[in-house]
Amino acid sequence: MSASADRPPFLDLPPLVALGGTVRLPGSKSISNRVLLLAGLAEGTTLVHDLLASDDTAVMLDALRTLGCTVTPSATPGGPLAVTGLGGRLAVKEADLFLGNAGTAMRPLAAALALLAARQGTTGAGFRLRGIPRMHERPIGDLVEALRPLGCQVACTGTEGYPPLALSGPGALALDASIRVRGDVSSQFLTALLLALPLVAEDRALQVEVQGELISKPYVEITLKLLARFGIAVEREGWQRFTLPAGSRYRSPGAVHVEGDASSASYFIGAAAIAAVDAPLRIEGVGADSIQGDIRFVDAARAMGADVTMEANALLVKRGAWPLKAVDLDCNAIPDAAMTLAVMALYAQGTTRLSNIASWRVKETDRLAAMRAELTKFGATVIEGPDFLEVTPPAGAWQRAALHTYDDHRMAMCASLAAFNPLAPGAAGQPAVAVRVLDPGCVAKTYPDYFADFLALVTPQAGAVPVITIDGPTASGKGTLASRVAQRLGYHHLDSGALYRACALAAQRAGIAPDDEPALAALAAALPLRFEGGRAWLGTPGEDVTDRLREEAIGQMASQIAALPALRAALLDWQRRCRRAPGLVTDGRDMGTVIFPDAQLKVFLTASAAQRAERRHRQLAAAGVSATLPALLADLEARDARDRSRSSAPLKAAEDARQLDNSALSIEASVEQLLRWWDDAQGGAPHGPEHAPAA
Ligand SMILES: O=C(O)C1=C[C@@H](OP(=O)(O)O)[C@@H](O)[C@H](O)C1
Ligand SMILES: C=C(OP(=O)(O)O)C(=O)O
Repeated sequence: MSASADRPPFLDLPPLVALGGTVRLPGSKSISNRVLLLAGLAEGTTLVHDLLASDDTAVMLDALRTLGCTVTPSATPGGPLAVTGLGGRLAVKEADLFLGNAGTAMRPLAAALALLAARQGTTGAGFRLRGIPRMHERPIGDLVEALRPLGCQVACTGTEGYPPLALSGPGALALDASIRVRGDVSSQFLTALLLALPLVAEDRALQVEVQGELISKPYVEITLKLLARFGIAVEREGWQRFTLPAGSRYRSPGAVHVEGDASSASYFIGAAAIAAVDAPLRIEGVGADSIQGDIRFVDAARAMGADVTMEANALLVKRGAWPLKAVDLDCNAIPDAAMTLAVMALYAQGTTRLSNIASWRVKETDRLAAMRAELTKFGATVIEGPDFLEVTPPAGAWQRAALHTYDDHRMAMCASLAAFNPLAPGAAGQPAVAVRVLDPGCVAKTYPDYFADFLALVTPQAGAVPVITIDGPTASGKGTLASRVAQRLGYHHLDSGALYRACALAAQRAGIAPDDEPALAALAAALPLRFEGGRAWLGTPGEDVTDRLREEAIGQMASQIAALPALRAALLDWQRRCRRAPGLVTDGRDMGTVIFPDAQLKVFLTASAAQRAERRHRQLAAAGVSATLPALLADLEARDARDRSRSSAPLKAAEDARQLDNSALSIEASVEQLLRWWDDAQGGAPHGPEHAPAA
């Protein structure tokens, strides 16, 4: 939702030159939240397959639970979620619902609860609907103005026309006249009414009339299709008049499959049009059978040059015409995916014009202003009109930039496409730039794993993936420092000590003696070890050996076998393969001297032996292991001597390493010092402060 302490402040994407493979899309946000609401209002249980797990669906699920729906996750991972609905009867008559920044939760829940409150009454303060501060700046007045004449008691408790809302009842509902709603600010107001009105249509037909030109029409089509799945056949005359037949009642279809998100597909389609130069990228989860309007983004991408083959439920995309072609497009029907075209325009010849997108101003941020401000940083010329955007790519080299994302998931996902700048036709022969994406975690609104999925497909420019090495003696705290720095930078972390300990464990299990150098080297070369989610997995499919690797006996054996040159040589390639985008932080004894001599930043971390012995003592005490300080100190000094004097890759600082003595430093202070050095190593932080300008 909004930037929080545990979200990394930025992600630096190295310059990228190609993309390929297969990506499986997460579920559609628009379908997920509609299905959840319909299931929550219907009678009986609906099994929802492939539901999107993200901030927007989390707030909807929380709201449904608070309202008394039973929500049961599947016992099998990846299985369907079971939602048992209210059957149109309020189970609680007051509730405080926090809806984040989810328009697809705020608007439909407001309509449904306003009608239920009028019919069945409320207690206390009734239903209170609120969100993050930006949600309170996103209009809802047109929906409120549609509900009040019906007899719904809707109060805007902050600013008139905006959330928070307070909904109360009972009150007599006047449903004979046509229900009027404006459609030119957001289609979600009409969607909200259509989703909610079956709650009160048992004995009469209800008519909804749209005032003004309806925008984002394909989203209303999603609404109608999902209502049909729940037994409600809305009749429509053009986009002006919608009729719910008398006796409309939600009937759960029993099970619903959520298709992949077509708006999320747009980033991969755009990236493939730019960088899938060898083979098509396969995008699974949406295709020709999609009910989402954003599938029409495919036509826009084709107009720009993308080569797209559609299957029923997948897309194959590769570079077609190159450079991309500038287009002049009315994007009213694809407001979300159209943002991707604005970034694709950086790879086109000429000026791209995207029009009829005034609604961009009232979404997660003012997207017209945000897109202009951010694309301009690269050197593009961007003209922002009241309801259009014109983008002309940079004429020569791109400028290094840190892109603000304004807590807008789509700004962050769009930013990733700028990392292909080495391919930009206008920048040929010019130095490529890394792209800093500020607050990348904001993608959690609809696609929490976006950057991991994107980075799994890309090929960085040769030598472009940065490495930070942290070498130092035992118990100097290099593992903790490396893992914190990796987390802050969103980089991978290679704990080479754990790699040696895993070799020791695997050797012990295979009955290989600690001095059998050839056997150990053979074992190490093909070691089936993975580091994932902060854990170490050995074997296939993989046993979590994280705790075993910390055992003292394994540590002793690791230190012994680590002196063997053949074993070290066998692990060299293994470690170098860990250098993957967006970057690597690695800790050990010879990371900067032997494994990554070209690392962009090398740190040699020390602390006095007495300090290190004390730290180890505290660690062991916390783990319930007794040890005496003098014995620990003697052991540390012996290990230091062995590490320094061994013939193969002895422990020593690389000549170009920065020395950090952390005897008197907190972990946080060490992390900050390292990050400052990291900024220096890159010629300073790009484009100023890390945080978005005040709104
Ligand atoms: O109904 C929906 O699921 C949506 C409708 C669109 O909003 P507007 O109708 O406000 O353009 C779209 O931008 C939003 O992401 C989802
Ligand atoms: C506008 C968007 O979201 P919301 O559903 O909150 O309106 C969006 O996802 O781009």
